[in-house]
Amino acid sequence: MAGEDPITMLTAYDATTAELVEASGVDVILVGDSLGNAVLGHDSTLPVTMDQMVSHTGAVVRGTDEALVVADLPFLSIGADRGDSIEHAGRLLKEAGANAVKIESGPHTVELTERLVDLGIPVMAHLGLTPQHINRLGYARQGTSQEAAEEIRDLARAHEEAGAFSLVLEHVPANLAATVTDDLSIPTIGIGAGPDCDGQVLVVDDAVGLTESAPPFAEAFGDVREAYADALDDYVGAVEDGSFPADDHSHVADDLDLE
Ligand SMILES: Nc1nc(=O)c2c([nH]1)NC[C@@H]1CN(c3ccc(C(=O)N[C@@H](CCC(=O)O)C(=O)O)cc3)CN21
Ligand SMILES: CC(C)C(=O)C(=O)O
Ligand SMILES: [Mg+2]
Repeated sequence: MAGEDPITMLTAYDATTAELVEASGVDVILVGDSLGNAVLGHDSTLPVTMDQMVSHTGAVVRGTDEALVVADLPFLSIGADRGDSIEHAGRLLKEAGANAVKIESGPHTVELTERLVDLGIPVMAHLGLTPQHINRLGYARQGTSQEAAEEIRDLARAHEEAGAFSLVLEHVPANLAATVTDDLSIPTIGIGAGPDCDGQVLVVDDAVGLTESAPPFAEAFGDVREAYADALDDYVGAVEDGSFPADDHSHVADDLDLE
């Protein structure tokens, strides 16, 4: 967006991280279903449940004062049944306190997006690589053929029309993301989608250098994994060599008769 600061978005899954992310001035905090990989030890996002999303979203909301918190609707929480889809989206706002939901979008989510927006649930759409379709798409780049690129442009317009307030574009060519950004009046937020989106998002563990093996489009802006490992080594070393706990960490009650 020419002349305006890009929107910054990062994920968070717990209150402490959310507090740090908010303090950094990030505009939007996403409780991503990447929770499955980043926190819960799964190798895809598919096992993540509604209850887990509600629990972690609540933690993030409690860790923030006024950040805009968006929560992912996890695999199979939407689509199968209209009533259930609405109830699940509603839980993220009513029980967990999220401000909006994000939905991995496709032809099947246009009507649902419209319905949720009508009911008062703000929806962020998500096109390109949609990791809940890992069994169909893998984690490969999307929108690389003429036909696939046109489908993404059409779906982006359809979701704007349906009332989505923003659109995540994941792992698509930079020129396609730039075109979609031009096509739309709602802001696009890219991840692996080049520099011309209105904003950028990363998984926080990737951004701080905590993830062991991050996607090719991510950048580590620190080495938290090394700092973390060093601190743990120092703790173990200090207990083993007797330097921890020191007098400062201990207290003695002189009046006790311990004979
Ligand atoms: N830590 C983390 N960061 C993420 O960005 C992220 C997750 N977890 N979990 C959910 C999805 C998975 N993501 C990924 C993961 C791997 C690739 C990747 O390695 N892509 C390769 C080839 C993969 C293939 O063809 O199957 C590529 O070159 O595109 C891309 C996106 C993005 N999301
Ligand atoms: C990477 C973002 C867009 C996401 O959907 C997630 O973290 O789950
Ligand atoms: Mg997600």
